[in-house]
Amino acid sequence: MKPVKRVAAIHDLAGFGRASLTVIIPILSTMGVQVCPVPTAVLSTHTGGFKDYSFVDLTDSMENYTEHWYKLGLEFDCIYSGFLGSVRQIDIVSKFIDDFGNEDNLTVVDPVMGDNGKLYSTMSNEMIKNMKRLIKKADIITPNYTEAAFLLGKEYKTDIKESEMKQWLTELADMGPKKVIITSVPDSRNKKKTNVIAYDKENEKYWKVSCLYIPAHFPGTGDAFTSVIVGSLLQGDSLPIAMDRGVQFITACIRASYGFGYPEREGVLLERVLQNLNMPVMVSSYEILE
Ligand SMILES: Nc1ncnc2c1ncn2[C@@H]1O[C@H](COP(=O)(O)OP(=O)(O)O)[C@@H](O)[C@H]1O
Ligand SMILES: Cc1ncc(COP(=O)(O)O)c(C=O)c1O
Repeated sequence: MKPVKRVAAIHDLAGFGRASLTVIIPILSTMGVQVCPVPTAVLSTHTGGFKDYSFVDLTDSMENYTEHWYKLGLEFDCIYSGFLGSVRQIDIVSKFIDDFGNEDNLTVVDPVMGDNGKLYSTMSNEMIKNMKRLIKKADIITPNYTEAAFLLGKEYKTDIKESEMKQWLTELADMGPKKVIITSVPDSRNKKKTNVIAYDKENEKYWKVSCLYIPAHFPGTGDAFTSVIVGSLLQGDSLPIAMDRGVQFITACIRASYGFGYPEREGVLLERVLQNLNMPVMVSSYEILE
């Protein structure tokens, strides 16, 4: 038995604003998981709400960096990738999965590409095409609703039936991953709610966790959510319990910040709620999608 599980986290480092690695490392460390970052870029801040940030692309250093790990014979319980800035970075992650992925570890790809029906400015059709190639190699993917629509080439609409969402989940799983989790799915019956839905191909089960939508957009919540999913699954939780923990934790993070009127671009007040991750799950609210 290993004393702690180990994750290779392939993400950018943004110095200010609580996103990507500055969120992923504290969450997974608090959950008792060792994080080994593969930095894809270094920014002075994240890009959501700050102007004139500095940006250093680290693509050129990623191959030597990961080759050293390969020579050291390092092993990981999970490979977890997020925002990728170019087709070449997608290729590097793909090779990393070939080199370090195996039957026993978990590969989680968060196909960060857009939000609210739109692609981020750095994304293109070429990137979508290559992201589709990358998700083939993943065990689990965690697109938001916008990213799921782009991966499937479907229309983004705010009114979508549950039966249609199940179809989306199945089609995404047909593209390769064993488990598909879609975040920020609008609730057609209750506009005040937001849903996370998932499909577990091996058990042929569909799950849903709902929560109240808090009218604020804090960057970094997607990274925080997927980190809790990764930590929870590595601790041995089931998929719906991991989803429950992710949703409950993000809600606590947003409520902690929202109550202070905290500036959204600075991210959620993670430091005030991190310890929640060590509390047992008292109430679980997941539902089975029939
Ligand atoms: N304003 C919000 N109110 C309630 N829950 C939220 C809010 N923002 C994010 N979440 C929770 O965090 C999850 C992941 O956030 P999301 O915004 O979908 O990530 P991404 O950054 O990948 O788009 C959502 O499915 C939801 O459960
Ligand atoms: C460079 C960078 N990485 C990560 C993130 C976090 O993205 P998310 O809100 O999807 O967690 C952002 C958000 O603005 C970003 O600019």
